[in-house]
Amino acid sequence: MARGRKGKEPVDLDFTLRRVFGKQSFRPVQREVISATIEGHDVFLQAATSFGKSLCFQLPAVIGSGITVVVSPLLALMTNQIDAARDRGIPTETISTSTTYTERKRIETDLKCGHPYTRLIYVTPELCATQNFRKLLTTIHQQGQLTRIAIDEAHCISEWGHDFRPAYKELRWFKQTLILPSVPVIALTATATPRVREDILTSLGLDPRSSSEGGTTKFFSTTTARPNLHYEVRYFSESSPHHSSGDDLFPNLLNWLTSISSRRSTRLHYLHQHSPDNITSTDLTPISGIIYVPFRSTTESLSARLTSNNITASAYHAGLDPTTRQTVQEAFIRPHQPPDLQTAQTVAGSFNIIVATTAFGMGIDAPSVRFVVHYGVPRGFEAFVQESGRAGRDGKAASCVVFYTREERDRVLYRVSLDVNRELNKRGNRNNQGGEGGGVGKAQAEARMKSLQKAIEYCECTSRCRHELISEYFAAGATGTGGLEGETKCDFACDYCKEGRQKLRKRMERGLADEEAAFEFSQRERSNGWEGYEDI
Ligand SMILES: Nc1ncnc2c1ncn2[C@@H]1O[C@H](COP(=O)(O)OP(=O)(O)OP(=O)(O)O)[C@@H](O)[C@H]1O
Repeated sequence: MARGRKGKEPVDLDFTLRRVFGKQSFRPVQREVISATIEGHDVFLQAATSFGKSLCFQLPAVIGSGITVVVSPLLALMTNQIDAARDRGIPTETISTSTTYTERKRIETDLKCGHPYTRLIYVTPELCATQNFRKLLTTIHQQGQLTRIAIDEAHCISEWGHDFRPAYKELRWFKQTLILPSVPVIALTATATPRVREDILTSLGLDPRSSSEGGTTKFFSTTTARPNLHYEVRYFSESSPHHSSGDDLFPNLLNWLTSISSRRSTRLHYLHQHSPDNITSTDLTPISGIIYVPFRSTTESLSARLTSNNITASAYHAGLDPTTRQTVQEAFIRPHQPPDLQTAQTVAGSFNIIVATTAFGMGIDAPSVRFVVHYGVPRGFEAFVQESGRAGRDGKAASCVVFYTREERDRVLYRVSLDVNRELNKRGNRNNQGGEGGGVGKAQAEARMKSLQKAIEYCECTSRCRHELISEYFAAGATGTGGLEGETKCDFACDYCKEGRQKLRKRMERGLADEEAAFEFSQRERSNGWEGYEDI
C-alpha cells in the first residue's frame, strides 16, 4: 500500500494495476516509483526501453484526483499512449496544433472547472511555452487540481532542447512558477549518460541531489540491458576490390530474410500437414521488423527492392504526407493476419517490414517486432539503443543487427565534424563581436560526435560482450534505488559471446574494407560532390 499525497489514505496499487491496466504484477522498481510519485516527490526514472515507464505516471493519474500533464516530444507518441489510455477507460485528452477551436474550448472548460473529469493531458513542450497554456495551468494549480507533471522521453531535453526545439529549455517554468505547493515532476528516460542526466535535471529545475544526500529528488534506475535482444554486427565493404558489385549489404539482407521466411514456411507446411489444429494466430501473423536507413531516398529504394523480391516492406520518413505516415504506422502496429494458411506460406505474407529514417519509432509500442536492422552506422549510441530497443517489447527473443561499413562510417564522421566546426566558428564569430559565445551549441555538437564515436566503437569492438558495452555506457548515469547495473546477463545473446573473440575478429577483417581503401573511397566520393546527409 502506498500513502496518498497528503499522507492520508492508503492506496491499493495492485488492485488498480489489475483492474485498470490488466497487469498481474509490477515489474521491479515500478511499485517504488509509483509510490514516490503518488507521495508527491520529484522523481527521475532511468529504465530500459519497454520497461513500462508510462505506467509510472499513468497509474498515479488514475489514483486520487487532479490532472497529470504529460509532456511528450511527438504527436505520434502521444496518439499511441492516448489511444491506449482511453482504451483502459482513463479520461485522457491532448491539445495540439490539430485540435479544433471547439474541441480545445471543451477540454479547457473541463480542465479549469475546479473538479476536472480529465486525468491525463498530453502536450508538447512548445505548447507549455505559450502564455495561454501557462495561464491555464496556473488557474488549475490555484484550484489545487494540478497533481503532477510527467516529462516523457526526457533525454529529448538534452538532445533537442539546445538547438531545434528550444521550448524544451523552458520547462523549468513549472518548478519556478507553480509553487506553494510546488507541483511534483517525474522525468523518465531510457537513455541518459551522466551528462544528459545533469542536463535534464538542470533544465527542469530539479534538485540534482538524491534524498540520501539531503536532496528532494528521488532517483530510480534499472539496468538498460535487454536480455531478450540478440545484438550482432555484420561487416561489409563498399570499396574493396574483391567486392566487385559494391553492394554486399542488400544480398546479405535478402538472404537472411528469405531464410527466416523459408524456415517459417517449412514449419507452417509441417503443421498444416500434421497438426493443423495446433496452428496459432502467432504462426500466421507476419514477422515484424524495422530497417533503419540514413536517407529518405533509401527508405523508398530499399523497400521497393525488398518488395520486388517478395518481401513486403513500406517506406517511412518525415517527408511523407501525414496521412501516408499515419497509414504506414498503423499498418505496422496492427498487421493484418493472412486470411488463410495458404497465404501465410508465401514469402510475401511472411513479413511486415518498415524501412525508415530515424523519424520512425519513438514511443511506438508495437510489442512483437522481431528484428531491428541498422542498415548503416547508427547516428549515435543513444539513438542506437533507443531504436534497437523497439525490438522484442513482448519480452520474446528478437535480433538487433547493424550492417556496418567503414565507408559509411567515414561519411557520418565527416558530416558530424562539419557540424562541430560550424558550431566552433559560430562561437569564434560571436566572441569576436564581444558576444556570449556559442558554448551550448558547441557542447551539443561535441556530445553528438562523442556519441557517434561510441556507436562506431561498439560496431568495431570484437573483444567485449555487446550487452556489457551498452550497460556500461549508461550505468554511470543511473544512480538511485533499484540500480541493477552490473547485472548484465548475456547468455550467448550477442555475436561476441556466441562466436568468440577470434572468430568475430576474423569475420570483421574479412568483411570490412581496410582503412586505406575506405579513406580513398571517401576522398573520391567527396571530390565527386558528395556533401552530406539530408534531414530525417
Ligand atoms: N507490470 C507490467 N506487467 C506487464 N506488462 C507491462 C507492465 N508494465 C508495463 N507493461 C507493458 O510493457 C510495454 C512497454 O511499456 P511502455 O510503453 O510504458 O515502455 P517504456 O518504458 O515507455 O519504453 P520506451 O522507453 O521504449 O518507450 C507496454 O506494452 C506495457 O503495457
